[in-house]
Amino acid sequence: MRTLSIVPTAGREGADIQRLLYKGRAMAVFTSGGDSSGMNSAVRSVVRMGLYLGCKVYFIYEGYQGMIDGNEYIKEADWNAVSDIIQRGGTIIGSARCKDFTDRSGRLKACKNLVDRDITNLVCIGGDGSLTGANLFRQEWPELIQELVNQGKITPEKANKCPNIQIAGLVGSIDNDFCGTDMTIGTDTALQRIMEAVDAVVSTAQSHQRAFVIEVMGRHCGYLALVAALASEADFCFIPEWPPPTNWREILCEKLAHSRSMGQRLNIVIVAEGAIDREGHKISSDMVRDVVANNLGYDTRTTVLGHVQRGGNPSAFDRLLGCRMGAEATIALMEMTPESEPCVISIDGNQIVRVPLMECVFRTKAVQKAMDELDWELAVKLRGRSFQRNLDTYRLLTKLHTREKDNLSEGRVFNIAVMNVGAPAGGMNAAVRSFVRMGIYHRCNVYAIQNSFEGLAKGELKQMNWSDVTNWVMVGGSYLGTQKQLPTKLMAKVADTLERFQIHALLLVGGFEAFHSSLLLSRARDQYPALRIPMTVIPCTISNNVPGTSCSLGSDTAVNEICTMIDKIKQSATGSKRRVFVIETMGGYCGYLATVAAIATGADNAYIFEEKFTVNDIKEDVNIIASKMQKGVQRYLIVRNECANANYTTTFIQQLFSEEGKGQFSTRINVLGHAQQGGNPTPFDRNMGTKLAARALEHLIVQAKEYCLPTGENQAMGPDSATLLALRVCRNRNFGISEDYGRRVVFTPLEELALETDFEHRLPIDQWWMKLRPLLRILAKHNTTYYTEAVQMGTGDYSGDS
Ligand SMILES: Nc1ncnc2c1ncn2[C@@H]1O[C@H](COP(=O)(O)OP(=O)(O)OP(=O)(O)O)[C@@H](O)[C@H]1O
Ligand SMILES: O=P(O)(O)OC[C@H]1O[C@](O)(CO)[C@@H](O)[C@@H]1O
Ligand SMILES: [Mg+2]
Repeated sequence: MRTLSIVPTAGREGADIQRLLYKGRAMAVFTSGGDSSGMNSAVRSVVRMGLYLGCKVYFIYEGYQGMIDGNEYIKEADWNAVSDIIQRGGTIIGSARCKDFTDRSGRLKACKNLVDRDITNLVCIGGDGSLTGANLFRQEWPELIQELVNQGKITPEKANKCPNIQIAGLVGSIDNDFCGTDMTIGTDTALQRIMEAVDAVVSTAQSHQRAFVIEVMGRHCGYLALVAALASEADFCFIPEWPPPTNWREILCEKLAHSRSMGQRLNIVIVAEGAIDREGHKISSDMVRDVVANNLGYDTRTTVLGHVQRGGNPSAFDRLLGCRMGAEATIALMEMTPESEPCVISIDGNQIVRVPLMECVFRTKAVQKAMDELDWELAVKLRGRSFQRNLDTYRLLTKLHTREKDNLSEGRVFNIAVMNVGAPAGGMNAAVRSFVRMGIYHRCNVYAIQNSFEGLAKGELKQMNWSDVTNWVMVGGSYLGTQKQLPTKLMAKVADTLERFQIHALLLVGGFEAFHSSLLLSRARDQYPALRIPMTVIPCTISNNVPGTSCSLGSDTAVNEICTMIDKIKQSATGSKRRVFVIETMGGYCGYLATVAAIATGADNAYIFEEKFTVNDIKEDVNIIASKMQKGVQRYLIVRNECANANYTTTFIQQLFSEEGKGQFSTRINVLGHAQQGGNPTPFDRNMGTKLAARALEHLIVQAKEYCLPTGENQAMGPDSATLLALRVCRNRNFGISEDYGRRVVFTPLEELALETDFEHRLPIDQWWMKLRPLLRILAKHNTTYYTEAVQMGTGDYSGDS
């Protein structure tokens, strides 16, 4: 495999892109292949960024077929043509698989239709097939033009005007089978659909003590099946990249019977539609059902989820991904020269990057080749680190027995404890479950601390068994009980309990208070020897206001809850006409939820603490509202973070709008409240909780071996033994981007993070998502300057690490 090769483009990141910078150019956007949720968001973003830059933007309807048929299938788009589509599934411009485009004669017709409209820039939103077709089209373009001149179908002048075609691709596919991007548009939504269905099946399976075999899509890729299995505590999972051994029937039955013997009333088996055995023979869901029913005698049913997985409203992540990728695809096109290779706009961790299209296609094909050659190690490796990590975690969590050689505790028995601190958030239970099971796997005594520090001070610890945490992953809130209280006044009692139970390591899963309290614990080590144990924090709060992470556990669930509520408010606003809604979100002083939810719902503005706003900004909104209402859009949504400004409160804004908008529009308030903390966790939060806790457990055991002596003396005093574990974007500050660039799961010493924290407002000093603010304004038609996100990269192995 190639080594990491990242080529930063000088001056790209942070460079400003002025309005009307590319006035007069023509571009088109189309969707092709299987549709996926989030394509509409991408189309909207491409159109609006194109218009912002001064381009003429065309829709091409029905994929390549529309390009070939021309006429009414290629139509100019205006701003309002993409209004109110961001929350809708599918693609409003239609998608298709087109046989004609695979023939040169079809591509010649397509070329003529584009040249007639001076279109020399294309954004292709589709899967690997669509992007391969686009690349071929670009390579052939000069010959196609020459042929059209020779046939007298276009003039030489016209040919001179359109010597080349530029292509930028966005990968829209639920399968997540494309090498070169961590996620494709639509995958996260498909996972949400799958989890909704699996959660529903679990409740009926539980009632009847049944086994269910659930078949999920993904073509030849096992990503959806693997992640769904992790997020649903499935007993077994069949994926094409890592087929089971030839005696899979016995292994499967032993596993299911073991789960039942541990008190489980049901079994879930996830089968990828492309599942195969080690010889490459298909394993179907019906085959699996028959094996279970015939050998174990369980009442077993098969559920094939089918196209439900591709439908429905896009998740917040896919909407945001569509917005970010669409905007950057347009800019990438405008910046290309005739020599530029077509690129794909990808996401690497939190960063949007440009990667060479054909290298991605080449690597994607290499995975299939590895599978065809039954080289499973290579297939998994080529899928990337994130896939590998998912697979490793899944295999560990579902292992039947600990093999002595895998036991990290190396003959010792550590007492380890876990607690929740702060407000409840999605993923807390998943993290605790994973920690408990991994701890038991490594022969530890695992204690769950009830009710945060109050419980710890009182000695409310429960030793956990494997089955105590069954079915915890899919449930929101906190089973352990969670409070915001800091340990300051309880320190002596806390130390006393830790000593009494001889705790060797501690995991805190929670929000800013979890971070702050472990910092306080570590700083009290001089005074209390019982605190000289390794401790780690997993940031878990809907607010995403903990330093040291780009994305705290629970924030994805909250953003999705908020989007669902705003979608409904938006619908009401659209129906009421001339209505403005001011929607208040949680987040403390952190404007993450307000900003991200505003972008993902197509809201018009987001008022946040981090970006100061004055009464003039609010009045500017009044003017924009009035002008929008005159031009046909009859609603306006403003999202306001709860602590955005002490004086410009949500009520103040409503009153100001009511006065200034008299006779033009009416204004209403919606305070979303605690619903934002609730709901079933998203697959992302379930899995992140599971994986982070597994990693934390390994780390704590390694440190316990070093710092907790068999004599009973604990010696963890340094900053390396009080850390926060999280997803983080790593950057080299001097150069802007470096070899170690990308998303990483890292442990950062709390003392280091304390230097990056505004304790008064409970915020990290530097917040990556602030760079999304200009995009919010452009897509809502405010006057602003856009700062491009993308950096150019090679196609090394840069996939994420979680
Ligand atoms: N090698 C190729 N040459 C020309 N056109 C192609 C080629 N491969 C695919 N296409 C065009 O792209 C269309 C979509 O391709 P395909 O059916 O493989 O879906 P996809 O884009 O890979 O999306 P998904 O797999 O997510 O459904 C094809 O119907 C065809 O028109
Ligand atoms: O919608 P169709 O043409 O039946 O295709 C189904 C296939 O498309 C996908 O949904 C997306 O590629 C696959 O997961 C599935 O195998
Ligand atoms: Mg494909």
